[in-house]
Amino acid sequence: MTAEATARVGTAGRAPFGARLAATMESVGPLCLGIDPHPGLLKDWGLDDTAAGLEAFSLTALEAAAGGGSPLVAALKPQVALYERHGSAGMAALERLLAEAREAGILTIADAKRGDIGSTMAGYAAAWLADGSALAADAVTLSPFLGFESLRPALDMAAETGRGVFVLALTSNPEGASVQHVGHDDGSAAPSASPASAGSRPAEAARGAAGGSVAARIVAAAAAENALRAGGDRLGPVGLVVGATVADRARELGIDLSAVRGALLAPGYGAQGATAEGMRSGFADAWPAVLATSSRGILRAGPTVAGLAEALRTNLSDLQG
Ligand SMILES: O=C(O)c1cc(=O)[nH]c(=O)n1[C@@H]1O[C@H](COP(=O)(O)O)[C@@H](O)[C@H]1O
Repeated sequence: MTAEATARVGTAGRAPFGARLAATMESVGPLCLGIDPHPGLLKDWGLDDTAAGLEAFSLTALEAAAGGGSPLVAALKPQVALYERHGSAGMAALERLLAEAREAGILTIADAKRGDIGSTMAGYAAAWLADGSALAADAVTLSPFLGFESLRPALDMAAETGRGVFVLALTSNPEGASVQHVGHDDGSAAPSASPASAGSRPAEAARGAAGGSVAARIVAAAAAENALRAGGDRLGPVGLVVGATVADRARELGIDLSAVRGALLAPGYGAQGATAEGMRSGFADAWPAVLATSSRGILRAGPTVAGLAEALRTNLSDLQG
């Protein structure tokens, strides 16, 4: 962590999320384990699809990721939807996982994909990013499709509490393009990301040469936010979700992801077919900011901690190869 980042430790005793994540990715590597307690996986692990089953599943995955004190992942990403299925008891299992991960010193990204009008967004920000909330993670995934600026309460809360956000930009699913590519090549120019960054490299690079796709506008807005918030850190608090399966699409849309100054959470590695080699060539110059995340591809190696740890090591060396 840079000396400046350490100096900016807030009242919560936490350095900025980008600095914490960059330091962890440097020491551990670019792997995130998604904790997705699907009914089928629970069954394969010999667990019931109940809140107790979810908790056992989550804590086993955490134990493997913690590597007996030498973590095998830079972060854990629990999939909130799969806990929500069990109502308050399921959410209590998620709270337990978040608390135990905090105790083990492992970063957490709550994959909640929240997005709403600004005044309601403040509620989501308080739930996932405020000090003292039982659901507070180190970062949360957000959906910007009500307008990037509707995310403002979460952007501000994250910066205030040393936490982070990952904003969906180019998602790994094939349907994502029907919305995220709109505006590409239509001849219209994307707006400047913010008055403060108008004409700056991040805004221009993210806007790209070929016009303003929805994805390019989201990337530009994130870059502008990081330009204001990152200080001297390599990574600011606003990360983006860019599917590992679509890593090369950014370039096709004229987007320079290396100018974002935020981490790039890349789902799709493993079960959705993306490979480390494909990601390295697809992300190109932006590769050092990529946090590859895999859920089923690793979780299928359970239920033993040893089996999971072996799969984590294999994935890590694949990504570092
Ligand atoms: O935000 C995400 O993590 C996400 C975005 C995206 O574009 N695609 C995507 O698959 N995800 C999530 O990443 C995880 C992928 O799981 P696996 O395909 O099992 O590795 C799931 O929890 C998805 O909800």
